[in-house]
Amino acid sequence: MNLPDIPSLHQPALEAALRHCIDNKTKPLGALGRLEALMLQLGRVLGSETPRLEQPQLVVFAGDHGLTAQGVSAYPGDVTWQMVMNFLAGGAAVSVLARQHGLQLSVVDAGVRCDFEPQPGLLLRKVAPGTADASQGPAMSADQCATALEAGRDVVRGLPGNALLLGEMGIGNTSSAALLLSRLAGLPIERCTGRGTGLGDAALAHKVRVLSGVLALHAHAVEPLQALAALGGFEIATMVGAVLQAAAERRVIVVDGFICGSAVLVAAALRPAVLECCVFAHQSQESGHALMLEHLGVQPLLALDLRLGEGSGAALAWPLLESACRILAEMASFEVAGVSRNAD
Ligand SMILES: Cc1cc2ncn([C@H]3O[C@H](COP(=O)(O)O)[C@@H](O)[C@H]3O)c2cc1C
Ligand SMILES: O=C(O)c1cccnc1
Repeated sequence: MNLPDIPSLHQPALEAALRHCIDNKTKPLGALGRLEALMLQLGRVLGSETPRLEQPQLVVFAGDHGLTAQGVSAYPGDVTWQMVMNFLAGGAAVSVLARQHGLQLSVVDAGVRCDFEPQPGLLLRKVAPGTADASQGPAMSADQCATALEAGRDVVRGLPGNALLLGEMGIGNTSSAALLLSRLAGLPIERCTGRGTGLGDAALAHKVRVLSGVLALHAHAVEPLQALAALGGFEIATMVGAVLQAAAERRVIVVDGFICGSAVLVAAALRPAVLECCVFAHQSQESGHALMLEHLGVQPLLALDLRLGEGSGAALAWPLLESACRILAEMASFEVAGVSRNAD
């Protein structure tokens, strides 16, 4: 498989210059808290003391899941294609937020069970109309997985700008995300499994039983790409390719919730340095997400109890990234503003 090299962003001179610049702004030392870490990260990724975010792209990766036949979601699979139409018509939550924040929204059909007409904003990259039922066999073949990864890389190559915001749509995809977390982080499936679109207690217990069976069936799928192929889905695999390519090009990657996080989990297992480019937008209410973030050793920017996906959390966090860049570029230093420093 053709995976890009992703060198670490370690640049001691730039790091020191950024730290100096932040510490000399007219504020008590460290007073901008986690925004300061964000400034450092954006400077590092974009290779500048005054990083500028350009033409941000919010890409919603969509795909259907054969595992929905086992009753793991509260909603029918048709919602996937229906929501794709809603994104394109401008009526979904992420459509509204993308408009608000000036984010270019595209939708990638990575494997939706619907033959879409070509239309603006829709990138046709269907690997197949939905994955196979992972409780009966692998969700996809190794070839399909490779095709999806390459499609994700190609999508990013074709996008302008230097920031990629990840979103997803796929009824049943909290199951794939939970399975990937359990397998790649070595955590029990019951701790990784959440209510998704809103399962009740009995349905959640059923989901855990189904997912346990899936893991047992694919006990030997332990390498990241084997696990991805066995557990699905096409939108996640395509996102893995997109994350690898975006990191290789040193784009800032804004990661939405649990499902986008699962794609980063796989990408980071393949190329750990991708994490240096990733900003984790929020911690969702899906119960496995806190564990996923902990496993990755990262802190999310927001905690709004969202459980939507689509890239909605990434869009909501976007103004914080813009603020971080503006502060680096526009906030005065003690010298320039003639403000006295601390006493020692
Ligand atoms: C109307 C509607 C809009 C959505 N937008 C995102 N999701 C979210 O819910 C799905 C995952 O949950 P599960 O694994 O339980 O199916 C994904 O499609 C996700 O993006 C939605 C779900 C629904 C019903
Ligand atoms: O965290 C997420 O991405 C999420 C949670 C529930 C449903 N859909 C998405």
